[in-house]
Amino acid sequence: MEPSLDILSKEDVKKCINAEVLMEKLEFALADYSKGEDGGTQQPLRLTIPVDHYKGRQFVMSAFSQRENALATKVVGFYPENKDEPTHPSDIMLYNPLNGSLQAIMDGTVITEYRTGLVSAIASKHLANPTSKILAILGSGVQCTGHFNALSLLYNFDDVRIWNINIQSAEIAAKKLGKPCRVCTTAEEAVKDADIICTVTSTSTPVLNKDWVKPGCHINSVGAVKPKWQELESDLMRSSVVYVDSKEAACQETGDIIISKCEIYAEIGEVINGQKEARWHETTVFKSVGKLSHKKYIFIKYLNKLIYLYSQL
Ligand SMILES: NC(=O)c1ccc[n+]([C@@H]2O[C@H](COP(=O)([O-])OP(=O)(O)OC[C@H]3O[C@@H](n4cnc5c(N)ncnc54)[C@H](O)[C@@H]3O)[C@@H](O)[C@H]2O)c1
Ligand SMILES: O=C(O)[C@@H]1CCCCN1
Repeated sequence: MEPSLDILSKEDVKKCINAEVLMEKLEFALADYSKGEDGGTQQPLRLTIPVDHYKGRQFVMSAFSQRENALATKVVGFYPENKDEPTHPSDIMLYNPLNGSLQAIMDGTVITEYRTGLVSAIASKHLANPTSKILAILGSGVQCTGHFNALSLLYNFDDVRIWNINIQSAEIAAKKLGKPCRVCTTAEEAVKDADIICTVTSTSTPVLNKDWVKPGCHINSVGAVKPKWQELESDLMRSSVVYVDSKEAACQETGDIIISKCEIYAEIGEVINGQKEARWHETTVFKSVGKLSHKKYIFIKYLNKLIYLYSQL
């Protein structure tokens, strides 16, 4: 008999996700990644296909984990000018590692939203002041909600500010958060005295300057996903303690690292493993590029278990 193929829509995936469980799994995944070969993962640098003719690009990310016994590929687009379609359309294929056959195809957009915010939350747990009370989010798309929800699992913020280049979009995002927050007219106003700043924009030029940032603040920067793009001013990168998810990917894929020529102090996984210090009393930047497919297959493995459970009901 042919093995069956599970197909999961966005709604199906949403039903499967438990953010707290996933945060724990992601922390292990980051730690394993930074152990190199001892972490038991195979994860080549992702493939980037420029589709410049349509102002887009596509990334193909594959990984295998012996420990998780999972083999998967995520395909994600970056089409910042999409209006009626997601700007980051994504699908994930899960394979049987024993024989390579396809087991499931699922929506990847929900996973991308959760995974990115949760990884920034993990970085903040290690690198931000534990008593952080003021959160600023620059950018008001999918990752604005993703980051607010993920960070709210760890912090009880009493002041949340949002800024976006398009103020109407920031106002819409603010209403969705389900908690009072202030929409600011400038990025400088939004980040004043903030303890944690998340930059989640599609900008190609810096939106955050060194002089606006409170010393000791922690910044999660997830945009600038092209080698010539920057989200943070070079001076800010060079004067902060910089952490990344993957040194290999960060040095090839984001202008925030390449153009500023800043020093990378550590991968966040090295902090989790106790190999490098969490210098949270200094100004820290976590630069995320998100190529870590292995993080995604942790989700996928988890989802797969649920697919199995659901198929039994
Ligand atoms: N590091 C990762 O793992 C990871 C994962 C997913 C997305 N991303 C990146 O994070 C960023 C946000 O993703 P998203 O899914 O929220 O995208 P989105 O399209 O939903 O939102 C992008 C936001 O950026 C704003 N924006 C566009 N141009 C701007 C400019 N010049 N200045 C300031 N703001 C501007 C838009 O108005 C919008 O609010 C993108 O750059 C995306 O590629 C990174
Ligand atoms: O890892 C991801 O899902 C994202 C997609 C967009 C570009 C940056 N990385």
